[in-house]
Amino acid sequence: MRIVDVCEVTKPISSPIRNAYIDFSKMTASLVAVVTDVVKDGRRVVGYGFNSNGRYGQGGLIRERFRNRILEASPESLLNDEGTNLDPHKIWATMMMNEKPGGHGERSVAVGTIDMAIWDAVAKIEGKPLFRLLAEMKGREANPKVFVYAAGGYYYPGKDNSALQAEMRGYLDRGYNVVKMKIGGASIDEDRGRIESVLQEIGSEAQLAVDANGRFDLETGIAYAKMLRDYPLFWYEEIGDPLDYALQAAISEFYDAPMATGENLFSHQDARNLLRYGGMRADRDYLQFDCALSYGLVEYLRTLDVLRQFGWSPERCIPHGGHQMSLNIAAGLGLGGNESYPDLFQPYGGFPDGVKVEDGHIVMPDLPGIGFEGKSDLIKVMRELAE
Ligand SMILES: O=C([O-])CC(=O)C(=O)O
Ligand SMILES: [Mg+2]
Repeated sequence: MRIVDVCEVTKPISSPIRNAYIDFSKMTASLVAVVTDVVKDGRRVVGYGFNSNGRYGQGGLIRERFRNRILEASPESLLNDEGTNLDPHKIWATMMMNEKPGGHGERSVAVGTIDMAIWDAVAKIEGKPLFRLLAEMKGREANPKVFVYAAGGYYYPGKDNSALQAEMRGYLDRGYNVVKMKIGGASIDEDRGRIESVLQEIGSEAQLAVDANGRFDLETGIAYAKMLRDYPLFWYEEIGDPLDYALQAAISEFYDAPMATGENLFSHQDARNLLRYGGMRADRDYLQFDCALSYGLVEYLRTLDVLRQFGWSPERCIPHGGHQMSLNIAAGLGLGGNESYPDLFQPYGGFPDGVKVEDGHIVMPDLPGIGFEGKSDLIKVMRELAE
């Protein structure tokens, strides 16, 4: 059993939307295929992965370093002890050979993308859905029912509050009961108006989360905290610079309701620093580490160990990114849910065909691997890469 190739293509996922920090007009994503020599049910096993939105495609790093390290390693060194499957942990260690610690940059995105494809291949070789494999691995019961919320509410040229209301109404119509919108890309008064319009539209049918995308300095973060306290929000997300733990801790003195952050922390060491120094509250706050940006599931397992050590339940994790990989981790390892972008970043995000959101939850179908084969628009572009 061996990996015969690791293929990458960088694809556009551009759209005219804007958050408080970036626009997505030039956004790309890497799509990766890990091609094995295993044949299952008459078909070659190929694992697929991609990176989440917000960081760009990583074709350079993948082709120059990580692909070569996998292909140059002896095939046996990448297998589990029984030689019956690939070992994601050994492959991870091989990819990270000769990489210094710290300063994670975007190699964590490159590694996370390949790691997703490895886990997809591993679960396909086992002939099981990844979430069931993960639950077995950890001796737990899988729960295929996963909470999902609808992220959107971007700044968009020409979009007024009635268009924002219509967008949110669309999410409610599709079964969501938590929706998210951007803040920090307009004046505080304008953002207050946007929030009030959305709250008026969703009434008691749903809750609203707001996301500042790390835009605020301490003073602005506090000013917004005071404004947001007037409303019953689901969470106040990524207030300041992702690595400014002292700022995060200071805001908790002004904001009692839930906060969320972590999508731009890319390692278990950074996650640990957030828990050590960020003043995050294990009884109400949410952690959004996204394995597809942060060295993959091998690293995310370490992050979950850190959480446990600091007294945090995996239920406090609702990852960023809206991909099926995190849905599998949620169903298999008991996370609190997953993000979803109903109208954005297609065909990568979303659910297998036929999966519907009901009362803010989906039920994972039993598809081998991550389940990409169940999403026809996605598997089509994946197969163009390697099959
Ligand atoms: O706009 C983005 O970069 C995505 C984001 O923060 C989120 O989904 O929470
Ligand atoms: Mg965010």
